Amino acid sequence: MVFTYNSVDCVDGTLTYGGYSSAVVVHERFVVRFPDAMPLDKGALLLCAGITVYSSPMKHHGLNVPGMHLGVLSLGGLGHVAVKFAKVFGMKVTVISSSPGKKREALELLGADAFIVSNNADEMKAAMGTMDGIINTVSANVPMAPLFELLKPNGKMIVVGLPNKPIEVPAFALVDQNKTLAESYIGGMSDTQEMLDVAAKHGVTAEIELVSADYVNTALERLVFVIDIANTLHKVAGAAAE
Ligand SMILES: NC(=O)C1=CN([C@@H]2O[C@H](COP(=O)(O)OP(=O)(O)OC[C@H]3O[C@@H](n4cnc5c(N)ncnc54)[C@H](OP(=O)(O)O)[C@@H]3O)[C@@H](O)[C@H]2O)C=CC1
Ligand SMILES: O=C/C=C/c1ccc(O)c(O)c1
Repeated sequence: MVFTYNSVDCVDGTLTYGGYSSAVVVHERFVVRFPDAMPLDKGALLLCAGITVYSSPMKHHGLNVPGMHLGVLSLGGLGHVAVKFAKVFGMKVTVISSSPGKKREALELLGADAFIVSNNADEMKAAMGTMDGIINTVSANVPMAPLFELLKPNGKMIVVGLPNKPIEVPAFALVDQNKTLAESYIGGMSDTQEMLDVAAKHGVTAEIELVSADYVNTALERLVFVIDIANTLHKVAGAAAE
C-alpha cells in the first residue's frame, strides 16, 4: 500500500508528498467530485473528518435516524463535524467532552442540544440510559464503562478515535444490556462522494483557520504552545504532591 504522505512511490521510488505535491496522477476510481457549493478550504477537512463519522458510524451503523439521541464523545476535528451531520439528520445530539470551555461552541456554534462534561459525575448520571448511540472520537485512553452507561439497552458505540494504547472495555459494560461496540476506519470512495454531496446540500463545512503556507512553522509553534504537555505534567505532578 502506498500512503499519501511519506510513503515510497511504487512507480519511481520517490517519497510521496500528499497535498504538498505540485502534481499527482490518480486513477479515476480514487477521485471525488467537489461540489460547486462546497468551499475548498472549509470542505477539505471533510475528506477525513467528514467521511470518518459519516460513513461507518452514521450510515452503516444506522446512527443517522431523525429523532435518535446521539452522543458525540470529544469535540475536536471529527467530533464537531459529527455534530453538524447529526443535526442535518434531525437527531438529538449530546456532546460529551472533557473540556467545560467547549460548551458554548457545542451549543451555540454547532447546534448541539446538550453538553456533558465527562468527569462531572452528576451530569453523567443524569444522562444515563438516554442515548441510542455514541460516536467515540476521543484520541486518548479514557474510562469506557461510564460511557456505556449513557447508552440505552441495545445501544451502540462506534469508535473512530485512535488512542495509542489498547482500549479496555469491561465485558459487563456490553453484555448487561446487549450493547454493541464497533470500530471503523475512514470510508470508501462512493461514501466519500455521497458525504460531500450531502454536506454541500446542507451547508455542512468544517470550522477551520486558514493560514498561508509560509505561516506553517508559526502554526506548528502555536500548536506546541496550545499543547504544552511538559508544563501540564509538571503542574499535575505538583498538584498531586500537595
Ligand atoms: N478511524 C479513523 O478512520 C480516523 C481516526 N482518527 C483519529 O480520531 C481521533 C480524533 O481525531 P481529531 O478529531 O482530528 O482529533 P482532535 O485532536 O481534533 O480531537 C480529539 C479530542 O479528543 C479529546 N481529548 C484529547 N485528549 C484527551 C484526554 N487526554 N482526555 C480526554 N479527552 C481528550 C479532546 O476533546 P474534548 O476536549 O472535547 O474532550 C480533543 O479535542 C484521533 O485519535 C485520530 O487519530 C482520525 C481520522 C480518521
Ligand atoms: O485522510 C484521512 C485521514 C485519515 C487518518 C487516519 C488515521 C489517523 O490517525 C488520522 O489522524 C487520520
